[in-house]
Amino acid sequence: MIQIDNVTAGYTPDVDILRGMTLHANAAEIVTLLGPNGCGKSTLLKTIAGFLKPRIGRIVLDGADVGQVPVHTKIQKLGLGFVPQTENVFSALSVRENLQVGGHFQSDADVAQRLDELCTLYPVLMRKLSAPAASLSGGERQILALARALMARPKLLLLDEPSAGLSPKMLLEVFQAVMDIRAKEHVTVLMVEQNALEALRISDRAYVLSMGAVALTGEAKTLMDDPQVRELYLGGRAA
Ligand SMILES: Nc1ncnc2c1ncn2[C@@H]1O[C@H](COP(=O)(O)OP(=O)(O)OP(=O)(O)O)[C@@H](O)[C@H]1O
Repeated sequence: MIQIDNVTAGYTPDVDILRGMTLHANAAEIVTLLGPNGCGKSTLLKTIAGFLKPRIGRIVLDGADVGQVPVHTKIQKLGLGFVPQTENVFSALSVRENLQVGGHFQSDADVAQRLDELCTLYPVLMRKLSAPAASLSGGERQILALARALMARPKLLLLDEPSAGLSPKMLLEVFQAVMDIRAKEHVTVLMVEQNALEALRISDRAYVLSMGAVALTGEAKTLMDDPQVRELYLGGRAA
């Protein structure tokens, strides 16, 4: 569904942050990206989204090389949804208005229908439709950010640390929201997470990144039992 093929990219011409990154996600898979701070996880999502362009290598989405396609085209025409780590909702706007912004490229009738669908899937949004996003809890805000990206009916959803700053209970709610949309609409999810154990529990596969490339990959269940992964990312905890 999405194939990252030997991609090198960075923010300035002289520094490569991604250095020959190769990975993929199949249709309707949940794939988690783990790795130490600064290894390039967010940079990879930004490159897939189109904020950065690969200097070398290819990004292939549904068979087409989209490495040089700008982010707005990917969102509007190619089925990409991106939820950045911060500033992912408009605090001063209501929940309804945030969702309408997410449906910017759609007709009014489509927006109304999609809003209904997402409020049915995520009832917390229905209850707070008129409330300003600023009044939401951290977990509700993350679900709104997710739903805003889902307004455009993406096929591929990029999530940058959806559980950042959340309590364990809210984290489970947000991960449940991710599982629900995969089950209902077969969305492919590529997710960066620091909460490795919880992320691996809902993932099919995972990649451990190191210095801009893949250091380790496998089925999520297998990685949970990998001594190196347990030591580095699961605090020595057993799955
Ligand atoms: N806008 C930017 N301009 C220049 N360098 C950047 C920029 N954003 C990130 N970097 C650098 O790119 C490298 C990788 O950063 P990135 O945010 O991708 O790491 P990460 O693996 O997501 O880290 P974390 O787990 O801490 O969020 C870091 O050295 C960082 O300083």
